[in-house]
Amino acid sequence: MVILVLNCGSSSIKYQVIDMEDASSKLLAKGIVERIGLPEGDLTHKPVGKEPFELHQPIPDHTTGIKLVLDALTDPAHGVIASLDEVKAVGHRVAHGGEFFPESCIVTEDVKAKIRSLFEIAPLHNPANLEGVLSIEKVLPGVKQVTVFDTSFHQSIPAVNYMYALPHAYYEKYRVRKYGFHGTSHKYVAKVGAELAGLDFHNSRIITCHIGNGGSVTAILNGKSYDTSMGFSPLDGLVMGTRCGQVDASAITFIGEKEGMSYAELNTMMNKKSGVQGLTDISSDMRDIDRAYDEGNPRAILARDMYYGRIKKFIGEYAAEMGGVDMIIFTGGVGENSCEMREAVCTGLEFMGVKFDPAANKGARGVNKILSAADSKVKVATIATNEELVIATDTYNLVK
Ligand SMILES: Nc1ncnc2c1ncn2[C@@H]1O[C@H](COP(=O)(O)OP(=O)(O)O)[C@@H](O)[C@H]1O
Ligand SMILES: CC(=O)OP(=O)(O)O
Ligand SMILES: [Mg+2]
Repeated sequence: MVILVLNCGSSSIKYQVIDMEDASSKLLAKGIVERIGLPEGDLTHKPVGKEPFELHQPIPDHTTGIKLVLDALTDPAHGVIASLDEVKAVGHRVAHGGEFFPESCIVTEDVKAKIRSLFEIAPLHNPANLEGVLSIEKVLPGVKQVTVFDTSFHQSIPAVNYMYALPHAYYEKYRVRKYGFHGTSHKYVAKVGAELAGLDFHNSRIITCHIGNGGSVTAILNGKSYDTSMGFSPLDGLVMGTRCGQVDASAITFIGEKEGMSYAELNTMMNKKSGVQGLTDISSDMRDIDRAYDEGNPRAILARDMYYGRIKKFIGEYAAEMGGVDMIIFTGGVGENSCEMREAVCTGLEFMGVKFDPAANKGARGVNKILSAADSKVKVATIATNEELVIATDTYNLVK
C-alpha cells in the first residue's frame, strides 16, 4: 500500500512516500519543500534509484507546495508512481494533540476541529499541520488521512510531572499543563537504541535527546514517557534555534511592561526571536553558530555553551527522577550530526557512570552507533530518527 507522509512545518513540508506491507516497508522517495511564502521557494525531491530533482520558484502556500510534491511524484522522469490513484492513504505529523489524542487516528471533522482548537498554544505548528490535511482534501479528494501526534507518547507522563504549580482552576478550565512534543521521535529512537545496546525497552531507564531546530529531552521509564522538557507548548525547556526554552516567567512580564508589548508580541519574541538567534543575532542554524564559535565570536561561544549546558542539566534532572539511567540517546539534526555537542554534553558525566568514547563519536553522522566505551555503565548512542516511518506504520495499521 503506497502511503504519502507529510510533515508540514511553518515554512516547510518534509515528505516521504513509502510502500507498506504487513512485515516490510520500502521507501520510494523523500524530499522537502522549503521557504514557503517567501519570494523564492525550493523543492528538493529524492526518488530512490533515480537522479534527484530540484525546483526553485515562489511557493506561496502549503497547497501549492503539496501540488508540486504530487507533480514530482508522478513525473515521468523523476517520479516514483504512475498515477496519484496509487496513493492509498496520507499520514500527517501534527504537533499538538492536547489531551484529546493518546493515539494516532483517522481524520474526521471532529479531529480537524480539535486540531484547530489547539492553534493558540502551538502557533508555529498546528496551523501548518491542518493546512496539510485540508490541502490533501482538495487535491486528492476521498483519500484516507491519518494524523499522528507529537504529544501522544507523552500522555503517560504522571500528573506529578505534568502539572504546573499554578492555581488548579486553570487546569480545570483550560487544561493548562505540560504536554511534551517530538514524542514520535523519542519513542522510535529509544526502541531502536535499546535494541542496539541489548537493553529491554520495557525494563530500562532511557534519556532521549531530540536536538533539531526545536529540541527536547525525555525521560523514558520502562518504555513509557515519564517526563519531558517541552511543556504546554513547544517553547519550554532547551535553548533552541529561535525559542528561549526555560525562563523565569516574571522576566517576561517585566519586559512586556517596560516595552509596552502585547501578549501576542511577547509570544512572538519568545518563539521566533530568541534562542541562539536572539543571543547572537547571527543565525538560528547551529552550523552557522559552530562557524562563528570557531572564529572566536564571544556571543556565539556564550550561546553554544548555554545550548549544550541546558541539555546536560536535563540529563542530570532526569537521571535523578528515574533513580539512574541505563542509556542516553542523541537524535535530530544536531543530535545526529554534531560530534561537538555530544562530546560536550557527555563530558563530565563520569560521576554517574558515563564513559564516553570520543574516538567512536568522531565522524559519526546520520548513523546508529554506540558512543560509549565497552565498560561504560551507561550506554550512549546516536540514532537517526525516522518520524516518517512511524507515521507510515500507524497510517497503514489504521487504514488497512
Ligand atoms: N553537521 C551539522 N552540525 C551541526 N548542526 C547540524 C548539522 N547538520 C544539521 N544541523 C542542524 O540541525 C538543525 C535542524 O534539525 P532538524 O531536526 O532537521 O530540525 P527541525 O525538524 O526542527 O526543523 C539545524 O539547526 C542545523 O543546523
Ligand atoms: C514540536 C517541535 O518543536 O517541532 P520542531 O522541532 O519540528 O519545530
Ligand atoms: Mg523536527
